[in-house]
Amino acid sequence: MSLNKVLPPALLGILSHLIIKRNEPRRLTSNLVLGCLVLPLIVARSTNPRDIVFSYIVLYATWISSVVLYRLSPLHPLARFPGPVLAKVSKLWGVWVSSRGHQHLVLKSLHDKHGPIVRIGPNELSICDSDAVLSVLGAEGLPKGTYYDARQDPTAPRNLIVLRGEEHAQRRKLWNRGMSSESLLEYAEVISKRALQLSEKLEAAGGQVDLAAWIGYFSFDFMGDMAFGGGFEMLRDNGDKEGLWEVMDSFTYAAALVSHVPWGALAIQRLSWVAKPLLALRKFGVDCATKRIKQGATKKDLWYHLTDEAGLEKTRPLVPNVIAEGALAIIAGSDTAATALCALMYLLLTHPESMNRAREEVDSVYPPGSNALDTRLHDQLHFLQACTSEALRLHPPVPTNGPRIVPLGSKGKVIAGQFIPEGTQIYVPPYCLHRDPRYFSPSPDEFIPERWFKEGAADNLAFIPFSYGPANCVGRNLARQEILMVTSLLLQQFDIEIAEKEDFVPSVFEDALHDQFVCSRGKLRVRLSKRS
Ligand code: HEM
Repeated sequence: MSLNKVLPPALLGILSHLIIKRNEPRRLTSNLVLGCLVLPLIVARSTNPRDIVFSYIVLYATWISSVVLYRLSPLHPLARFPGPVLAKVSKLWGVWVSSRGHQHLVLKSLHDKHGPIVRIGPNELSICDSDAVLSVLGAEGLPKGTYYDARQDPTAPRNLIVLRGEEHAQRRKLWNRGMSSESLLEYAEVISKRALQLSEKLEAAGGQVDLAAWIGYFSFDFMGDMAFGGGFEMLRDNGDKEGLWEVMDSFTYAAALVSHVPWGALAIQRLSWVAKPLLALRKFGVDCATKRIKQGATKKDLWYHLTDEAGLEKTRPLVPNVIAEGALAIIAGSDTAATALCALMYLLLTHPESMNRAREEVDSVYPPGSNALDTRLHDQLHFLQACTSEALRLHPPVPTNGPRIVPLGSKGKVIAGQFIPEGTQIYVPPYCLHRDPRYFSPSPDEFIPERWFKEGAADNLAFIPFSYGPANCVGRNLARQEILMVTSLLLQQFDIEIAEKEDFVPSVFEDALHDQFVCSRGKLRVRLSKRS
């Protein structure tokens, strides 16, 4: 092949890279990508199919080589940060790691090896340093990264988790109202009803049960009640008869992969295994909302606040927006709380001394026959509160969280003592911070609830199971209330131990915690007997 056949597509390949540089396209339909599909045809200057194919091969080979060499070269603005070569080259590394469900463990081992700042994408860093909590997540921090765009259902209105700036602040006002201490009192009634149903069901199931599954049914039913005034009946049906759990799981798994490659999101969202759960989730939201609207306001649930039924805003929120928020509540509030509850039960069951102490405390605060769901006594559950924090520390239900971005045009920002150039996405992973000996000593990997009694422990900036700053978890107080209520009731009502102790391998429970942004769980088989 002559030079004049190689040179035009090769130059075009390099030019395409120079134009994109660090600005990855957000959509496959971007003009540039379309151009690259058509231009090789033009620069081939031939109608011979072989020449045309050759032109395509040369263009893409030079383009890809140019991208790879640049990303690995000292010229790249993140060149000085260590990290796996494949991660520096392509975001497909992130997709691969997420597909295995162990992103949090991979990041932890990278931080153990390389220190507090690791390059985990061509333009991405993971920063395990409490300084980043303030400067990335805090009030003066950074906006959410492009990762979040791919989590958005393209045909539905945007919900709180993907909104930014003023729009986020406005929507958050409604959520804050729905999570005020006055509202939490109302929700305690709803939690009580479902927690008692859980206890009855566990008693009826008797003997050995998969506690993780039952806790899952409880938390989905409760969030359905909260968001739409009812919807799920998994406890009643002894399982997920409508397959909604599977829908939710497929959705979170697909979203966890797609979020790494927003440019592929639109195409991937059209794949049937991604589109089906999205459609099913949307249909579920619309059905529940329609029912809730017909039913009217019977109680002040989350829907009441999100639709501003009290009429406190100048303009009422639109119903489609509220449906999107309701679906978010189910996704953000059910799996997270279920994982936290399961992790707490698992840690108590595998640490008999702590279990005994927690039970003694519950017995003294809620003696037999008294109401273990009375939230006014939560202040007295010092040890159980410490166990809850310790469970959230060791197994944060959102172990990696989504990245923030140093905005383009901002000229960069100093974070954890390092200059980070604009356009860089930054993760501040809770799982890594929570197990860092600089912040949790001694024995950061051990379950030691007593560490929370040390002076200042509650103010530890490195403890971020609910994230931090203006986009932190709006449901954190509700989650803690839910965890304390359910655990108090279970400990008051049942003797619980691990089933088939001799075959029990603790790592199986921990390995089954898959990081799909929110953690999915495996089984937790226990033997239950009603306390006399
Ligand atoms: C133990 C249970 C929970 C944990 C560990 C947890 C954790 C988190 C985390 C880490 C975030 C930040 C996500 C991000 O930065 O992208 C978040 C956001 C959020 N959580 Fe939770 N969450 C829990 C329970 C709940 C509950 C019960 C609700 C109630 C509906 C809820 C609703 C939300 C919402 C709406 C957001 C978005 C907040 C915003 O962007 O302003 N969460 N949660």
